[in-house]
Amino acid sequence: MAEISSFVAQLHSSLPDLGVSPIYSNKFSQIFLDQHHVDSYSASDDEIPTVDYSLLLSDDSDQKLIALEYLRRACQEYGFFYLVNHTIPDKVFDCVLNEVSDFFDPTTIEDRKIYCKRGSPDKIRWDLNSSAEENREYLKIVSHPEYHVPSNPSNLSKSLEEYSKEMRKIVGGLARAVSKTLGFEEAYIEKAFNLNSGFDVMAMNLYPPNSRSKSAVGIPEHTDPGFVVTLMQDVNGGLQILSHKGKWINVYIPSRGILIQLGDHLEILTNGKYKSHIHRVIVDNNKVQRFSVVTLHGPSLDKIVSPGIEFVDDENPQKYCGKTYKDSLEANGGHLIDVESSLQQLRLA
Ligand SMILES: O=C(O)CCC(=O)C(=O)O
Ligand SMILES: [Fe+2]
Repeated sequence: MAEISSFVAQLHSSLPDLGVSPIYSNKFSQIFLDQHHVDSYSASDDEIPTVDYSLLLSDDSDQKLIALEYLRRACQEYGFFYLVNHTIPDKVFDCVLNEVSDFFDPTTIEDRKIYCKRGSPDKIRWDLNSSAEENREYLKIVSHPEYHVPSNPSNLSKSLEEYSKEMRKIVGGLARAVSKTLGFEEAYIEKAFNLNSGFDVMAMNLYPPNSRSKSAVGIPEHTDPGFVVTLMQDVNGGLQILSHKGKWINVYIPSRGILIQLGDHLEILTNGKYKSHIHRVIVDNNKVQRFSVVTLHGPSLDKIVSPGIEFVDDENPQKYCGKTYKDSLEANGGHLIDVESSLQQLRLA
């Protein structure tokens, strides 16, 4: 145990290295940065922590302790990290990549337009934005508690359903691990968000190469609601996250890895201890097309989320008001499937 404490202490003292083992370096980047991209959207290649999921589940209690401490620091000091050695089979990962790529076939764009509704009960929504504010085609589906997907093509439906089930297992594992990093019983987050009935929205985002976009912006700056956001992609390039030090960092996800970003509602629950971070997609520097599959894993719609009493005291007064997840998603007049952030409105002065 003494050995572990000293290891954890060592880990603690080596803050700048929290990043990662060198094998996850930027060699995975498949997008070629344009030397001439507009400076205002430039970002640094600072490393982002890599969390090994298998170690969080390790039977070796010492190893698990170290992994949890690493996760705690990744949550508190970054708020986003890469997840590797997770349990999604390669086959499931690769099928999603193939099916999503086929779905976005430019010759079938007319077929996709049938999902271009804008009603409040939309469970599937397609859109194409090509403007100064946003350059992306997307398909959004509500994937939990009920699973909705276009019936056509049928392979896409099957692959995404499997992927969604596998990803929910990982998010359950993360909820248990994150609860422990906060010093609570494993079920703390599951109960606080009622994740078993959690409202999940999956977005397939396609970004054109810069030559075909109307501006440098793929998606403008935002944070996402929910517990965590999971993201997989075909190629690296364009996604940038604003660190707590106010520095934009380029995201380079290791091959078959997943990017995890903490959501607004974890920030609310922890009264600001674990924060959601602003991110954006810049297409200005990508010379090739890119797509991502992003899932916002939320609390159940009827769950009121407010700061846990354990996070509030004289030194840390309550920073957010409580609201049901449904009301917080609709606070800006948006529809549930828009999964818009309302963190600003929920902040107490
Ligand atoms: O596609 C990406 O890289 C990010 C997408 C995103 O931030 C979102 O869908 O909320
Ligand atoms: Fe996002």
